[in-house]
Amino acid sequence: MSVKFRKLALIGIGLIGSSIALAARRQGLAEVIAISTRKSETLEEARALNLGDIYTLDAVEAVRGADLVILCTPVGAYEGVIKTIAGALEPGAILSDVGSVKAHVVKVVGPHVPEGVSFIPGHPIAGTEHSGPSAGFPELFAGRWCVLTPAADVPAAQVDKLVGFWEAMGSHVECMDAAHHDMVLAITSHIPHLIAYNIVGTVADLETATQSEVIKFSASGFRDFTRIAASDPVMWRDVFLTNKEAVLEMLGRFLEDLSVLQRAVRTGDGPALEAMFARTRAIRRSIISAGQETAAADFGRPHEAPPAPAAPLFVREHGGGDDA
Ligand SMILES: NC(=O)c1ccc[n+]([C@@H]2O[C@H](COP(=O)([O-])OP(=O)(O)OC[C@H]3O[C@@H](n4cnc5c(N)ncnc54)[C@H](O)[C@@H]3O)[C@@H](O)[C@H]2O)c1
Ligand SMILES: O=C(O)C(=O)C[C@]1(C(=O)O)C=C[C@@H](O)C=C1
Repeated sequence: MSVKFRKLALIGIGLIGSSIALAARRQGLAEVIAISTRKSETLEEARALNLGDIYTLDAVEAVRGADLVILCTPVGAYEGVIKTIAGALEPGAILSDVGSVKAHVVKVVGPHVPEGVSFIPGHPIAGTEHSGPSAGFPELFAGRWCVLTPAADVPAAQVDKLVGFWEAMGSHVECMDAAHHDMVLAITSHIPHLIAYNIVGTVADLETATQSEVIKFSASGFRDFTRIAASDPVMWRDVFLTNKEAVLEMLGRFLEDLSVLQRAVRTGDGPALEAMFARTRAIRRSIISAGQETAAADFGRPHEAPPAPAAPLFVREHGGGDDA
């Protein structure tokens, strides 16, 4: 199905808003792209990057005449934004969002959506640890899932149109219930972020000598946590404030499982540890087969062989063996 909107309004123009602007323009999905944000510096950055056609600090001006409006701010800003723009939304328009939580969005935005406007919350499961307008790139959504959580009374043709929009940007789309979304994302995205923030925070609290050694030797498991823990603080504050129940439910299960591992380590239960690690390795492999990750080691770094060290790193006192 070919999709083209007359006017696409993006409220908030960080990583996700700018990626939508770039992908929608590349695929010719909107005649006009209007961009609105809160701060003039961000708006000027978006203008310098040529992300849209209309730039305004007035969200009402951005949404006037728009047949697709997408909220791309941190979730905590939604209530204020919808109260501001509700009166300017056009009958027949689709109102959507990209927030990482969904039940809260339905709760705070839903009641303000005027009659005749189709409210279809959305969440592209695609992102990076970077934020701001210059962080966006048009391929961000390619091959990634986008979840939509339309209410039952939204016209099917409007849902199909929004599905077509995301598919044209390269996403696979699945519709589900908002509460179910929040439970699934709590364990696949929110808890992993909480764990990363926690482990990096623990390192930051270590006494100085140990902390500097962790940084020095960080080309280890720790490094992969630091990428996630560098994610936007405001966005993630809002995720944990607005998906509290699902996060606490999944955190409870996580802590129970962690105690099982703690016990296995304490009692030296090798078979239990090995069985667990074999199961998780298989999960990683199934994510790679599903095309949601590559098998390349050291993600984000060159994969050529490292240069040979000028001198042997370890000098063995006694030769022999094949483990040098
Ligand atoms: N970063 C990710 O990996 C990711 C992935 C999927 C979905 N999301 C969701 O997308 C949304 C945006 O995230 P992002 O990564 O693009 O964040 P970002 O920080 O890069 O951008 C947010 C933008 O919103 C603007 N903004 C903040 N408050 C505003 C307000 N009251 N009015 C107008 N503009 C305002 C900011 O100035 C900024 O331009 C969030 O709701 C987040 O949950 C993020
Ligand atoms: O890869 C990353 O940097 C992300 O954290 C992206 C990620 C995720 O957890 O998968 C983060 C938040 C979202 O709402 C969707 C995607």
